[in-house]
Amino acid sequence: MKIAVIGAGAMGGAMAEGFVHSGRFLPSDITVSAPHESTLERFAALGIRTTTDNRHAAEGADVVIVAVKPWLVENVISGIKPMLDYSTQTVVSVAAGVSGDRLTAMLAKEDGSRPETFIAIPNIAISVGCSMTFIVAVNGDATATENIEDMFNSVGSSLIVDEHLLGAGTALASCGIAYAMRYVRAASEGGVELGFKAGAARDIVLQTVKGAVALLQANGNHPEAEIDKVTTPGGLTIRGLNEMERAGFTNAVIRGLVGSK
Ligand SMILES: NC(=O)C1=CN([C@@H]2O[C@H](COP(=O)(O)OP(=O)(O)OC[C@H]3O[C@@H](n4cnc5c(N)ncnc54)[C@H](O)[C@@H]3O)[C@@H](O)[C@H]2O)C=CC1
Ligand SMILES: O=C(O)[C@@H]1CCC=N1
Repeated sequence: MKIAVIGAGAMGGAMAEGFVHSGRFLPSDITVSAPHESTLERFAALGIRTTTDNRHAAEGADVVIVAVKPWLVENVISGIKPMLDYSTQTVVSVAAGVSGDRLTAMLAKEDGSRPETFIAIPNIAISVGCSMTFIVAVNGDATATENIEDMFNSVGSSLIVDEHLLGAGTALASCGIAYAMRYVRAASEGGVELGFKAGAARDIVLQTVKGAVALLQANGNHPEAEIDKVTTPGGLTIRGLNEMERAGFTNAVIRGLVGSK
């Protein structure tokens, strides 16, 4: 499968790296485009094809991924639309907040034809094969949907959702990875106050979070069931948890998620 990634910023770049590192795609099957050569050098070093011409990138690709800022999507699509072959090429937009209806309108040709069209919202961990990606089949038959699902499953997990859940998924996973990292930062700073050097505190927190994720994934328990095993009655953990809740921990997380939807 040949993939064109238009826009080589934080997300487009992470996707291109993830696809290559997945081993599922040859670097030469991926083309990345960006307005400036300097942005493209690190992709060329991985053996990825690069170009400053979006039309050139899209030419011959089975899947064209539009990974520019939401307000640039229309311009990019109108630039590549004349040479897209809707009988063979699938278009995927990763732009947050650009609806399926808007994409359909942008992509429609004068003869009324439209391509297999998807919205996919990954998170930045796609670069290391650990994305949580939400996929909306805006106009996708079963085969095309399976292909897009397979593509994103090669770089993490994916979930097909109705479009009305996309904002929630974006908040929880795509924005959510930043929130998880903010916990890591906060806990690391706490570790320094408790006496560890910054690097050691960070490593300790990362291993601790990794352990929490591994445990919950292995046994499928509700987090509170595992928390119960840690909180000795009258012990240390419950004092810490109660201090965190007094400072609004759970409320702050929920407010952040709802605020970013
Ligand atoms: N950063 C993230 O974690 C996530 C981002 N997204 C979506 O991904 C899209 C891109 O976001 P980021 O990568 O964060 O932004 P970014 O600003 O890092 O990257 C956008 C890239 O597009 C390039 N670009 C601008 N005009 C272009 C054009 N005409 N042709 C080709 N490339 C062009 C820019 O040079 C830039 O490198 C957005 O629509 C965003 O909503 C979705 C999920 C997560
Ligand atoms: O903050 C944003 O708007 C983008 C979409 C999800 C993650 N980053």
